[in-house]
Order: sequence, then C-alpha cells, then structure tokens
Amino acid sequence: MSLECLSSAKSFDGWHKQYSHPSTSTHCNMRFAIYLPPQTATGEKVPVLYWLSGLTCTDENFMQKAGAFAEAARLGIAIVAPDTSPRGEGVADDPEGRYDFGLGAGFYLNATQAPYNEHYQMYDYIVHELPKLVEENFPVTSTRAISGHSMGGHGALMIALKNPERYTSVSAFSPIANPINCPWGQKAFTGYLGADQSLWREYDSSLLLADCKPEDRRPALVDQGDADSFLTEQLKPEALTAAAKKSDFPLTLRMQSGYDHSYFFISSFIDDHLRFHHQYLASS
Ligand SMILES: N[C@@H](CCC(=O)N[C@@H](CS)C(=O)NCC(=O)O)C(=O)O
Repeated sequence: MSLECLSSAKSFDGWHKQYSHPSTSTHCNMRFAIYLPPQTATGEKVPVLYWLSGLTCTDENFMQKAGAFAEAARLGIAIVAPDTSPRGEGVADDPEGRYDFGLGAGFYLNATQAPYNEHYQMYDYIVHELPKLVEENFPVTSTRAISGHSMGGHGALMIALKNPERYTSVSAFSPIANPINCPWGQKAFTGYLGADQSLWREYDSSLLLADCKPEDRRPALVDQGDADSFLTEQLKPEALTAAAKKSDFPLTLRMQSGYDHSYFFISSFIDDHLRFHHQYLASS
C-alpha cells in the first residue's frame, strides 16, 4: 500500500502528519491525518484514538481547532483523523450541492444506492481498511478508542456499538443520536441506503444502544452543549438516554450549559475525553 506524506509538523514534541493513499474500500485516494505523540520517537508503540469529524469537515478541522495535542502528548495517545467522505473526480455529490449529503457528508456507512455505492463505503474504510493501514505503517498498537463530532459522533457511537471487540471505549460531542428520526439522517439514509428502512436501523446509534447486550457494553461518554442550534431538530440526545435506560447501558451524557455546536465547545472538553479514553486504553 503506497502512503504519500503530504505534510509534517512538530507539535508538543510529537508530530502531526497528513497522508494520502489509494483506498480499496472507497476506490479513490483518501487523505487522513495522524498525531504521533513524543513517546513514539523512541520506538514505543502507543494506542490510537480515531476521531470522526462532522458535516463539511476534512482531516484538518479537528487537528487545527480541537487543541488536543498537549494532552495526547502527555498521555501517549496517537490520534487519527480521516476525511468525512470519498473525494475526487467521478465521486458523486449532492444533486443540489448542499453541505449535508455527498462530499464532506459520508455518514460513515456503506452506501447501497447508485451512484453513491461506488465510492461511499466509509464504514468499511473506517472500521477495517484505515486501522490496518495505520497499524502496519506507524508505531501504534491495535488498542483503539473512537470519538467524533455531530455526524462523526453518530459514526463513533454506531461503529463502537457494532464492533465492541475493536474499541476499548467510545465518546462523542453533539452526536446525531437518532439519525432515522432527524432531517440530516433521513436525507442521508434515503440517498445512500434507499427507501428500505430496515437497513437504516443498522446504522442508528439509539436503536443499537437500546439492543446492546451486556457483554458488548463499552465505557461511553457524550458531551452536548445546551445552546447548540442543531440540538432539537437534528441531534436528539434524549433518544440515547432513553435507549441506555432500556438496555441498562452505563452511558455518561453531560449537558454542558451555554455551549454551541462549534470547535470552541470541543476544545473546552477534549482533554476530558482524552483522559476518559486513556483509562481504558492504558489498561488493555
Ligand atoms: N452551518 C454549517 C453546518 C455544518 C457544521 O456545523 N459542521 C460542523 C460539524 S456538523 C463542523 O464541524 N464544521 C466545521 C468547523 O467548525 O470547523 C455549515 O453550513 O457549514
């Protein structure tokens, strides 16, 4: 597998790097970023936190705005931030060029509907292809945690609930908690998965959480700002609370007073999330 290094910059004694590679899942070149903490300079292998971003983002938003490197460097955690969709010539976009579908809006699922099914295989990319690539090419272990924001919060929760054996812990900021019941999710799932709602249910975190078996439970932390303009119509964290109650899942959901949907919110609590994941990454 050919990895092309696009940039490299020292930060908090570690390194931020961007790479491009041809993907066998999405059939196009994919870009991702990795933060390698200073411990890796001596050959030590460190665990990895995968970060899934929200609508309109690339690998850059989190890396540039979250302010996560100081704590990741202190704790010895690598962070991998993939792109949010396939890109490039021939990759189908939203027919009206809107921000909430197509490019920058892959929803971390495997599309079944033409023309999106050719490239929009983000679930396979994130769950299988990217970790294999990262673990073969960087000084990291196969101990993983996963987190994300908004569309990426949906991705992180959904992927962890479907693959509990692959992640020690999961967290999310402002996740799209019940995509089958909100306009962003309904538009995406109709376009990528078609009208058959039985397939939609396989990608809905609240439904997955409600049915989670005791042995598949993983530590889960969610932060949600109560001044988030998407809260009522799109995010619906109350669906997660109800689902956790149904399956007796130990979910910590914190409503944070006055915070909105932006990276100002994420940067205020990202250290908490890194420390949360570190407890479990370090003991695996
Ligand atoms: N109003 C926004 C909606 C998209 C949005 O809020 N995206 C969030 C994730 S859902 C984000 O992280 N944006 C990029 C950033 O803040 O750096 C737009 O039209 O761009």
